[in-house]
Amino acid sequence: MPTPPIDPTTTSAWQALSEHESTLRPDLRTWFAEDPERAQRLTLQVADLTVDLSKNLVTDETLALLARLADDVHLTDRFEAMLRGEHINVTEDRAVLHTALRRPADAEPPLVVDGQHVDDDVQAVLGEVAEFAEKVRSGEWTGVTGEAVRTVVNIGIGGSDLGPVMVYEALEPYVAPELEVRFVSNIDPTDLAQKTQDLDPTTTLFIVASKTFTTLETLTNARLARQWLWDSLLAGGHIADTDEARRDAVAQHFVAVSTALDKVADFGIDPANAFGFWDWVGGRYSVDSAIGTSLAIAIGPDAFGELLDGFHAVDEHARTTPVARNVPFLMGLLNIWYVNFLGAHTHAVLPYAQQLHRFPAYLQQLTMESNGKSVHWDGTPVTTQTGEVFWGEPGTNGQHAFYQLIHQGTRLVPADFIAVATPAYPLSDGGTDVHALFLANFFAQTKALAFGKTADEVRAEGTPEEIVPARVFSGNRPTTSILAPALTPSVVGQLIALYEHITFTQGVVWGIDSFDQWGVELGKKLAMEIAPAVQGDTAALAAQDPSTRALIEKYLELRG
Ligand SMILES: O=P(O)(O)OC[C@H]1O[C@](O)(CO)[C@@H](O)[C@@H]1O
Repeated sequence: MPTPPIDPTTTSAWQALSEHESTLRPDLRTWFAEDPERAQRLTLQVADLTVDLSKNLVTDETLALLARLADDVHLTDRFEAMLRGEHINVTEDRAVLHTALRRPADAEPPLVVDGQHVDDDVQAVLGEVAEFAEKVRSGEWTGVTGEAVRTVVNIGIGGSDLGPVMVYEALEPYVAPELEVRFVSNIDPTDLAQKTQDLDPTTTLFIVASKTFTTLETLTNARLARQWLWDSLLAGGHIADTDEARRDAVAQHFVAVSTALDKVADFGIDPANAFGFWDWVGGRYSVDSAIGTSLAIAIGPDAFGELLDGFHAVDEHARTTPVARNVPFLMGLLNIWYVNFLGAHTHAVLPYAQQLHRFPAYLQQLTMESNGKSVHWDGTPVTTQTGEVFWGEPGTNGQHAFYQLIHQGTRLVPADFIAVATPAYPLSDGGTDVHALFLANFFAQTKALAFGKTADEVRAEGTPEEIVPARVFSGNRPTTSILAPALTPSVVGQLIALYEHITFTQGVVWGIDSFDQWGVELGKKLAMEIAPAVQGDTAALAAQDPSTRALIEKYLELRG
């Protein structure tokens, strides 16, 4: 029987936080003025990440109460239960062991879960992925004409796409110059068509990445890619028009990553060219499993190992640091404060690093597929708001788009600002260090959000009285600043693990199962039921509700 969830609203800490909130008057100007140590005290270190929490709308008392809430819901016990491999994914009766994917090879004591020697299995697959990646990188792995691979196309969606593409973009300076990885995810045929239209089939390797190997989008794209490969190899005269030649082409140009190796074989990919993982790795937690094979090829197995080490450093911090100094736990608890006590509906993540431009999209799946739930893990309804909407764009682009609302809108939008000190491309504009100019914006934005600008300050600039209100900045808009030395593989791993554990913390407080995703099922099922109607089956069309039927009819009319 799973441990029953604790309704957080019934804890004494929750009551105390409610009372505290009703009397708290956030005032960052005064708090900083009266407490010269605030910035230093509330700036914490996790691995290479310096995390400044001081511009959040909290006092020491708020943080102490949030830590008490963590105690009341047994946050650290549950984290340890996850690391041990207890079945904390209750609705799927599964362990949740993404942290095992980055344990060092010599970790002690060995992790054995449900009879499985987890460390041995993880290391075995890592070894296979590394060996394969080296073969591709060295040119030992060739296509049907004996040419080395130049382009890897990862076909996957959700966790089998977002993590790899995000990390690939983040670590672009580490990618071997002679290699390129492209990512096909959408079942919109445009995606595959655009990503293959200029490719040479003789130097292209497809990786079909799917945990379940049943996902409609991925399997459809994999079949389209296989057809493209056959057609273009035939058109170029590279293979004979025989089944055997087609089979050989697939063997040399397709590999797979999946937990379902039997289904990989059914597709026609040799299981010898498939890399496995396990049902205790959630899709959105899988970039550090064999799902990262495209990355291991692109950046090399050593850099991939550094990425894993970065994850592990944050796992260790989370495991060993008391809640009061535990960065992911505190950031998760701050999110609880904003969502459940201050009424925030969304959370912005704003990387001041162009290479992290896919990080917000990656976090959307991680956070929202994990914590967008309305029932506790035992099926009882939640009694609080859960899962806020995560969103964002890199700075400074966002500054010229939506920051207006964050600065002066009526909604509270807590925001995480992420920057790195050393740019990959240190350019200078007539003697001005452009990255320094870029980061001046990073520092300025959090300052403006925290301290604002009063009416008197606006007037002192000679502003006509009637425009003064429009030019006032209230301040007290909460931000967390995260600063890393550089965007190394380790730092990227650290950032991902940080947000994994923030997400975990929120899920534990809310008493929900952050590791299932039943909410994606209904739409998938209906799409399969509706597909015949969209292809002209009149009975299927007649079975639809009036709105859906009319829309399909309009679509059919437009398609002509
Ligand atoms: O890796 P798979 O099994 O193809 O699934 C892809 C994605 O689909 C989902 O199941 C949601 O539909 C995600 O959780 C997952 O990351």
